Amino acid sequence: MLSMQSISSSDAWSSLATNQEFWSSLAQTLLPPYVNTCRWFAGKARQQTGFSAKSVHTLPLSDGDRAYLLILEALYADGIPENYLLPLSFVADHTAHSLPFQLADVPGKGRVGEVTIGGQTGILIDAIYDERFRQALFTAIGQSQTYPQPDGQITFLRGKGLDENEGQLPSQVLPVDSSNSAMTFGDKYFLKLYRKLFSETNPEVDMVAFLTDIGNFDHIPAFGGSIVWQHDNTPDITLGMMQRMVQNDKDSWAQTGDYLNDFLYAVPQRLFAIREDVFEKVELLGRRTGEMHCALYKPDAEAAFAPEPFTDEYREFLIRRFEDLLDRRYALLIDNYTKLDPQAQRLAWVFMEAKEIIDTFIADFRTRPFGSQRIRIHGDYHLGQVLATENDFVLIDFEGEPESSITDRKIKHSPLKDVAGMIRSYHYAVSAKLFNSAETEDLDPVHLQRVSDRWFYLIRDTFVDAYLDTFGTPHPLFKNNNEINFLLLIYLLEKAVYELGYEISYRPSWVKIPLKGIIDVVREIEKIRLSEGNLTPDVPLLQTGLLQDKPS
Ligand SMILES: Nc1ncnc2c1ncn2[C@@H]1O[C@H](COP(=O)(O)OP(=O)(O)O)[C@@H](O)[C@H]1O
Ligand SMILES: O=P(O)(O)O[C@H]1O[C@H](CO)[C@@H](O[C@H]2O[C@H](CO)[C@@H](O)[C@H](O)[C@H]2O)[C@H](O)[C@H]1O
Repeated sequence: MLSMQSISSSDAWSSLATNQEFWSSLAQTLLPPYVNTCRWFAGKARQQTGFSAKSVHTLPLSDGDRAYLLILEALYADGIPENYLLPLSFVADHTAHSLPFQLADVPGKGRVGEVTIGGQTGILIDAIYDERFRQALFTAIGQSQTYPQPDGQITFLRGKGLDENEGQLPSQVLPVDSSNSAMTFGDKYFLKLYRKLFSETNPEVDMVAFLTDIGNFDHIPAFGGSIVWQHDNTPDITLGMMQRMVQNDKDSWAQTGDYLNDFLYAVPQRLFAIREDVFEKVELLGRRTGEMHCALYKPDAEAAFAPEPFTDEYREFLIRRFEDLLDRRYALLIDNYTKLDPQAQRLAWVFMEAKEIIDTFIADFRTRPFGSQRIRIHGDYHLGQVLATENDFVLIDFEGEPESSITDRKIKHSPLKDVAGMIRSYHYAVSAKLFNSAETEDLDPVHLQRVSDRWFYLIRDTFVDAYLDTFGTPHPLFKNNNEINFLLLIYLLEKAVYELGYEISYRPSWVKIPLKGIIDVVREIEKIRLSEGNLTPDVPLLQTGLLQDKPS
């Protein structure tokens, strides 16, 4: 929605770069209401105390005009400020007709506000909707351009995935609303502009470059180039990354949903059928996942990627983070308890009653010996991060865990954390399908749960077996089966507890899915305690009885 406020400057658009007054007035008037409507702005729920223009970079356009890359700082009552990238173009009313795009095609979410600049009225738009800006990015990457700026330089790096002598290609903005902005060039290249900026290289660029150049891993889109803000004595800040575009029908979440449709239709007839080609696909994804981790396991790699043991420091990091996550989730669950349906409420009770079992399990991680190694991993691995091509898979989105700081996203973990991410995703897929479909609504929930569990365990085991088979045994990443089982449980639990927050915030009717995942893991933890003779009397057993009776 266009803001009703309007600002003006007597300077021409071309000489605004250093006009502090203009940028700070923009940051205080038009931008606060505008960014609060943007999907990519993550600070909506926080108490905002103001915005300021931290930096303004100039990008020349081919027709002599220019766009500005504004780095906007968002300030909050608590917590550290955040920086966002907002590229801006000015479309003067009298020149709008001569531009290579139609102003009418710029969606409401791309219209920042009306301005009068250098005596000309017009509109400020998010430059991603300006074809000239997109072409400027693409050309600059192709030519490995560097544009000096008052505070450093904007550098475009060309990657191996960009064809030699690539000409101009028609571009468009992808309509998906996400935390970044994506544009495509002639169905050949996919360029992602990062919105929330971190004070160092985005892990996605590091990961893609390592997997391509050192790991020789083919199942990611080839690296086409990146856009970086370099300034003295500070780490480079990544503004964007380009990769080859992958021709795909759908992602693996949608593909798995299709397979589950066949399965779902059979359930009411009391048939249990999983097609052989479904197992083949799951096996293939297990293998590709294993190959990705093999490519990331390079004992001679530079420090940022070299494998590391389970140090005390890592254990403390994981425990601290997990405990903090649990505290936040328990609080969120209590605040939202009355909004949950009765089944979710019962599951929530069991989870809350399991606090001591979970605490003891996490504490055990502090002292348990581990011989397995840690490496850089994908970090946010689920079925939606895998594009399904005709006969294979391509893995995308290596930005890491959405809720973590940039430093934490670069921490090395056991690769079983990614495996746990995918296992959770299969659990989501079958749960979402079987429990939310008209075909199954009249079926006995106990029977449905049994069928769902059976599908999940078969698929999970197929995935994990194919994954582990990719590594020869013994392999330094996996000391033995006990460690594999323990680590999988800790990462599965952490992921499901994380998901609980996501579902409460975005899909309350799905809260049951991670809660069920948490309880399943706690059951497994009890089995380990039993088998290791660790059932200490002061830690109660899992209160599954609560699942039958409504708590009073
Ligand atoms: N190289 C690519 N080729 C084709 N489509 C892609 C490519 N990379 C991403 N996509 C599509 O764009 C969507 C968003 O990409 P992703 O990297 O997940 O961005 P975000 O971090 O903003 O979620 C993906 O779900 C996928 O559909
Ligand atoms: O946007 P991201 O991909 O970084 O991740 C967030 O959104 C995901 C949903 O799109 C969410 O994933 C959860 O739901 C998926 C099904 O929609 C499921 O496959 C995943 O296993 C489950 O974690 C993710 O948690 C959230 O961070």
